[in-house]
Amino acid sequence: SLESQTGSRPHTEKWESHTPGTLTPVGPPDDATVPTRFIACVSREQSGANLQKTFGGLGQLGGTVEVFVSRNLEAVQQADVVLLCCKPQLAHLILGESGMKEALDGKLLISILAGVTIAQMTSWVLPSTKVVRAMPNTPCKIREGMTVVSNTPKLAESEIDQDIILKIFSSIGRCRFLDEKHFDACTALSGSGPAFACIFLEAMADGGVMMGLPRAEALELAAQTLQGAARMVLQAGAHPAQIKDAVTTPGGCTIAGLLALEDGRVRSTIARGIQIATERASELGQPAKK
Ligand SMILES: NC(=O)C1=CN([C@@H]2O[C@H](COP(=O)(O)OP(=O)(O)OC[C@H]3O[C@@H](n4cnc5c(N)ncnc54)[C@H](OP(=O)(O)O)[C@@H]3O)[C@@H](O)[C@H]2O)C=CC1
Ligand SMILES: O=C(O)[C@@H]1CCC=N1
Repeated sequence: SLESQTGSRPHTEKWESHTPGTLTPVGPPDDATVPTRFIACVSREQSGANLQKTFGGLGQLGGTVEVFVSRNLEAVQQADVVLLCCKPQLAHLILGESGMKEALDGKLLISILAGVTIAQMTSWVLPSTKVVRAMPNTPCKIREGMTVVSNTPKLAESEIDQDIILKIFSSIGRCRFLDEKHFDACTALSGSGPAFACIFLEAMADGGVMMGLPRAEALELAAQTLQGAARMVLQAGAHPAQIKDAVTTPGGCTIAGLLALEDGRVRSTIARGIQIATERASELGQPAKK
């Protein structure tokens, strides 16, 4: 889909970055880099109807969300900032629509597509279009997301564009800038990460169920424990090894459990999962090898 954001203009206030869970953007009420109008684009009528139901009246940043079905060009023409969120293999087609290049002239195009590079997208649009990559993840839905944004030299020159990007993604979780060369790894680690984390979470809950805990309580204990440990790292700055050591009583049950996990090569299995996912991410949106 294409999600277009309109109404962004220059301003001088600094946006507060890395602010997880912020409900409203930090800045003056008339802050011109806060998007005020949203257009969500889809291709199927059914998806359009679903989005209408989801968004109802008011948009998340206080503006309204309009839903356009099969009207990408019209939406982009009306937008200042365009978020590209289709499947990687569709990008070329969508950006190649007649008139799209001109509609994107001078605009900020933010792509969340896995594997599709800035060089590829730049070759599909006019040189004046500012192409940026972002890799968000599904916890953005509850404003606990992690989004990595590519820090291209062009973007580094424009504080306004950086502010716009930070406003969009900091409002739905953490946001940080990293070189594009790291994108496939970020796609695997934080983009796919919720799936990996949930495998671990589910397995912990299964262990509890095996030992007689009711399913719902086992799931709650596992989820809150993972959240608590993660917050100790993010909020209290603890090192994971410190947290592990603090729990591990000599001769106790934690070390017994840890050794069983290590026997199952848990660390290398998880790390290799990220490695393989990174390698696969680099193939997405690329021409198929013969
Ligand atoms: N899933 C994730 O956790 C993450 C995904 N990504 C990236 O996000 C992208 C989308 O993934 P995902 O959300 O899983 O895919 P989905 O298939 O769920 O969503 C794709 C969206 O694109 C719309 N779409 C398809 N064709 C067109 C078109 N021609 N014009 C306008 N809209 C169109 C679809 O609408 P319709 O139903 O009407 O066709 C649908 O809303 C991928 O590039 C992926 O790499 C990035 C980070 C995390
Ligand atoms: O699985 C995928 O390809 C997408 C990219 C990151 C998360 N989901």
